[in-house]
Amino acid sequence: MTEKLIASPPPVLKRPSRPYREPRERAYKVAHNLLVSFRYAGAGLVYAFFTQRNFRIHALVGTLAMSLGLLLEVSNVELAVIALTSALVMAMELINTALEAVVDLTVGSDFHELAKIAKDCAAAAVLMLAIAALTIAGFLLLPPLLNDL
Ligand SMILES: Nc1ncnc2c1ncn2[C@@H]1O[C@H](COP(=O)(O)OP(=O)(O)OP(=O)(O)O)[C@@H](O)[C@H]1O
Repeated sequence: MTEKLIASPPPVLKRPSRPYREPRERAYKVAHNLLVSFRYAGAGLVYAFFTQRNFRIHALVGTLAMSLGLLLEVSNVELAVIALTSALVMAMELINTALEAVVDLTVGSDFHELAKIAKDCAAAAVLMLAIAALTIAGFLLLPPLLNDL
């Protein structure tokens, strides 16, 4: 009876001293160094290139815009802007691909209104950036191109 009245000490919670250094327990695999991280990023690029038609189109359009810029001898800053906008479109397509994979992983082949919203919005984000990139490329490349004709 008396034993029951004695309050037991609160459990001591062990906190990791550097939680940001702890391995992510739920991950199947974690990249342990920079080289391995690059290898996984490369695998993502290869996957997107060979499976996503839109990614290939973005890569082709970006390459064409850069080549045209070099051919027309636009300034370095203008080339950098074209490179940046092209890379942004491709990066957004990669995020779109990642999101599609996560949605498919979650709902499988079932229809879900939220899955539709997620995929449609991610696709819209790519479209927005692609339109912006084309507009910027037009502003930078059309004047020297028309000048040369
Ligand atoms: N599980 C789902 N539930 C509801 N709607 C879906 C689902 N999966 C796909 N959809 C609809 O079908 C569309 C096409 O899906 P998909 O997975 O091919 O994406 P996508 O963005 O068109 O692909 P990509 O970028 O490769 O062209 C989505 O935008 C969404 O409207």
